[in-house]
Amino acid sequence: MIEIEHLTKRYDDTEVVSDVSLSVPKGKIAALVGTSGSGKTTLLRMINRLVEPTSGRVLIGGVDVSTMPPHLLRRRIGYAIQGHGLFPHRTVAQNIATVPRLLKWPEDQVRARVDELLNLFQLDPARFRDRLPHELSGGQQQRVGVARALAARPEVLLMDEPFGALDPLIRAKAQSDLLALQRQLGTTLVIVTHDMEEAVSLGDRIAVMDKGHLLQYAPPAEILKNPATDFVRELIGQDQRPFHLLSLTPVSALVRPGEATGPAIAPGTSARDALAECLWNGRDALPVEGGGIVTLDDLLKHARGTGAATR
Ligand SMILES: Nc1ncnc2c1ncn2[C@@H]1O[C@H](COP(=O)(O)OP(=O)(O)OP(=O)(O)O)[C@@H](O)[C@H]1O
Repeated sequence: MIEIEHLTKRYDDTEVVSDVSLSVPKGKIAALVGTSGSGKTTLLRMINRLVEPTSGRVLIGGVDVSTMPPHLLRRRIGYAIQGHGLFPHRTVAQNIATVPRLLKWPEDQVRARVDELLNLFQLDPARFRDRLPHELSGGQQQRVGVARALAARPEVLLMDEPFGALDPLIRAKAQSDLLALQRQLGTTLVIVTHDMEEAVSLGDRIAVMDKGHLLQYAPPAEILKNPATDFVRELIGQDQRPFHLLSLTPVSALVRPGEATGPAIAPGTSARDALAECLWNGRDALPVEGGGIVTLDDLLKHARGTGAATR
């Protein structure tokens, strides 16, 4: 669990983070969104003491991070940034092994962990282990950056626009891989993103920042349905609201008894994809694998925020 209490950062006369308090329960994901310069990165970097707060404090697992030596703290906290930040003269394997080696893991365990992570990120160890970062594509470098952050199985992972440079397809895949991994390991994750879609699909809660202030910190459905201020409403993008709401909900939450013709969809499909299928193929209802149907009517109601429960 991460508890941020009245955190403030001032540079000379300018307050770039102002009295921010929020907590992220163990195993949950907080997504930080806001305009450029709103203080997201500064807030993130105060968690692992890359930036020292002017006032306030951060607790991880109940321990005040200011009492922990920064280098030891950073071995416990994974950190992945846009543009990956890999060491250019070290191989992929050496990069990923950085923290496990600092923690003096036995060499055979380090090697096994590197291969495990490369496999997980769909980079064949035999082909990629000994390459230097410049011998990888941008997307591959970014995946290695995330693998490195995860190498020592940190309890907390901080990510600053980790998928910023990826194309939409690889990005969606990287996000779902990260989510699966995070759920499996129970990692507590704070991720800075400019992409509202990413915040909605990854965040258990979204923190909206503006000019150093935290304007709202709430589950995605709450932010979408009840934005706290006009700024939050604008940031979400009013026109995208129905689609974000649909993305949040699996078809399984909207299933009702009934019969429909045509190919069935999986219950885990998002309501957004189900609506796209209805619209594209002119269907009023879709059978759902395992029984029942989802109707166009229910999908439209849900898009207006009046349908069944959202995550
Ligand atoms: N070391 C520093 N000295 C002085 N000002 C700084 C320093 N680091 C950041 N700032 C200022 O603090 C403000 C917040 O910066 P920060 O990087 O946290 O914003 P951000 O929300 O992450 O922005 P972006 O989305 O563009 O990355 C900016 O106005 C920035 O210029």
